[in-house]
Amino acid sequence: MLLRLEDATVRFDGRPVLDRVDLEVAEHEIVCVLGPSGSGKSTLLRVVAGLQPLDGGRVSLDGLDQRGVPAHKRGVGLMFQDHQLFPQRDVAGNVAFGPRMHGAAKSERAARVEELLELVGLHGAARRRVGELSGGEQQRVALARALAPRPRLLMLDEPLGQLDRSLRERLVVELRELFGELGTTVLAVTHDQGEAFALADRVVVMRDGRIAQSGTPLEVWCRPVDEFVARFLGFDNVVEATVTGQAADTVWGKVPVPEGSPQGACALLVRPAGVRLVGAADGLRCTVAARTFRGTHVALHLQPEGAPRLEAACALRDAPEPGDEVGVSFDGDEIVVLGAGPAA
Ligand SMILES: Nc1ncnc2c1ncn2[C@@H]1O[C@H](COP(=O)(O)OP(=O)(O)OP(=O)(O)O)[C@@H](O)[C@H]1O
Repeated sequence: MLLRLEDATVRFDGRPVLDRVDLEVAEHEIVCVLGPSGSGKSTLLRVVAGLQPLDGGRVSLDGLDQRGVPAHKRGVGLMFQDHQLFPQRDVAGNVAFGPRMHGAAKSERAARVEELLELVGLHGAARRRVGELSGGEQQRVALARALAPRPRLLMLDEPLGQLDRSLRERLVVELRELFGELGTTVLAVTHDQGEAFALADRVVVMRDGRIAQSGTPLEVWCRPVDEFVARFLGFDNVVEATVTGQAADTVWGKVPVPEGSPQGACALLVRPAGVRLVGAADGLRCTVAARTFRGTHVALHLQPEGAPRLEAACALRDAPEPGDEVGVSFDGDEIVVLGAGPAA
């Protein structure tokens, strides 16, 4: 295991900001830590980087306890949200910073800079001033600079935070490819779930200094463990339910649940894709309250009588108009019985 946190704890004014966190990152793995503001993501990175001492527990790299090892001796690279490039230096001067600090010879540095600029798609930009570059180009320079000393672990803090959406979506694909080719081990934190799910082999969702869930993007997306994770991922159709056999009683009526679901009182997630429109006379009767275009589908907000709203995902062509009366039935494959953890 390249990185291991055991029982890692940090307190500020007595309050745990990292609360007995256990986390492992294998070599070549890309792990993205997600969570709301203040959940402890940056503190986690700072602890691994050696910029924040632990109040309890330990951090090991390659099996070696890092207690007392200063940041610059840990062999980890850090890239922050705001790039922190040196504005007075050109691109090459920025990228060569790490290798120079490590005592690399001038010719070696020049070769490394060229290689890295090629890698991040900035071939020929060595002499440009960083202040003249676009946000996306600066991002690439920051990445090249972080990769230059060949860190065994690369840590990214909100790596694409300030870029616009389309650039972010493109860069995230490029980054994943690049890390795959280089075999880079990555620990990234972001509050943007789209970014995390696109980049990661594994996502870790944090809540109040603890790990709420860890798993592959598919696992976490398909089976959020509790209401907090489900809501954090943007699912709003969460209700209290009582499961008996393969059905749950809810404010929306009886809802089918997957075979083998835990029985009794729980929170239930109904994915928007599991809310099926049927004739107004069949199923749960709802009024279409709002309709939002989402590119691949239309999100419908449905208002049943005397119960909370439901979100449904509907094919573009079939979407009813606001004010229409529709009936709703539920698809058990899109329903998840959540753990009984308290809601956010
Ligand atoms: N040096 C410090 N002194 C006191 N409190 C701190 C310090 N650094 C962080 N905190 C507090 O610790 C908590 C976690 O902060 P952290 O920056 O790790 O969260 P985060 O998940 O990265 O948040 P964001 O997404 O907003 O960056 C916050 O409540 C923050 O105010």
